[in-house]
Amino acid sequence: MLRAITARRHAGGDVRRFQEIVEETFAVSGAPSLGDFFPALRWVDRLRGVVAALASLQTKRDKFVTGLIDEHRRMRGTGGRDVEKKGVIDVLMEHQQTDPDYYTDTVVKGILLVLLTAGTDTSALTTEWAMAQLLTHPEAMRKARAEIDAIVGTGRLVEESDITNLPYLQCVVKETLRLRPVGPVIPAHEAMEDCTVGGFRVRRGTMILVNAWAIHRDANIWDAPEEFRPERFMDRDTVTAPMLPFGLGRRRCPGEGLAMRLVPLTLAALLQCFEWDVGEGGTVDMAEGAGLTMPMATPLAAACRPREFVKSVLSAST
Ligand code: HEM
Repeated sequence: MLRAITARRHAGGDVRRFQEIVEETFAVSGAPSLGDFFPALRWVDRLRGVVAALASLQTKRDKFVTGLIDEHRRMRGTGGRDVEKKGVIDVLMEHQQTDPDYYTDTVVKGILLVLLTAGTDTSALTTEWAMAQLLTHPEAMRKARAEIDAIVGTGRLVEESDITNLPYLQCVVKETLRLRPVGPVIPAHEAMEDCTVGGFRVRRGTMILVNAWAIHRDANIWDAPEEFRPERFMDRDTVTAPMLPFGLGRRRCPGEGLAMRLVPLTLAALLQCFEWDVGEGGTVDMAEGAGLTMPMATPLAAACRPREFVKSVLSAST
């Protein structure tokens, strides 16, 4: 994501700082806040340090994106940029020149922060869950790799343009999103008017929380809902059941298209290049952890070994 935003590679300090900020964002903003449910108790949140933690986090986030914008301006000023390669920041800065009243630095920083926060942890956790599902379902792992080997081969590395030709791999990602939606409860929405949902009267202004996790495992809708069966998505016409790992409606995730390229591509590269096994313990703990996004309770640990062809492909490309 950082590279998509700035159109350059980042290493070391930048990446570590950014990772820390994302982790802190989910820890702090995922912490229960009494004031959200009982506004009269907002003072309790202040006493518990929730408000101070959010303020300190915001200072760090602001400093980080201000640094990205300053660096961008500095490199542009010194001609140190490849003008052919555009990142999100370039596009936003162009907008700033044509419409400076709207695209102020504050708006640009807000857009960058929401992309960085909403786009990274979600995609990384989905990839981790997909690997865990494959490690615990070796037949599915074998099929996904066989598909990559048949379509891409071993003479080059898998590319983004290959993803549309890898239907089974896409089904693996969809089935992972069904069983392990990293936003198990869709962020709160508010009813704009009085309405009736499933026989329940919902008053205007009511906070609505949708449990996507439960809908994805509803035995009235899904055949064998607890089983990991990527094949269920192979025949698109038969899948009429509701899936909402990206939410629904006007506030649906705007990054879905990007995520559905990023996650399968990362997964494809991991499968194409390495042999995997679960390592010494021999088991994968599939328990779900708590948080604003749903992590594995025990982070995935697996052993990998490069496949024979990888060395020659990498040395040919350098
Ligand atoms: C597997 C990866 C992802 C999953 C599962 C996911 C899931 C979600 C969900 C459930 C929502 C809430 C939708 C709602 O309120 O109805 C959301 C919102 C959002 N997502 Fe994603 N997302 C993913 C990747 C991304 C990426 C890659 C980006 C951007 C680069 C992104 C940007 C956003 C933004 C900006 C929002 C807020 C939209 C709004 O409130 O209007 N997401 N996402």
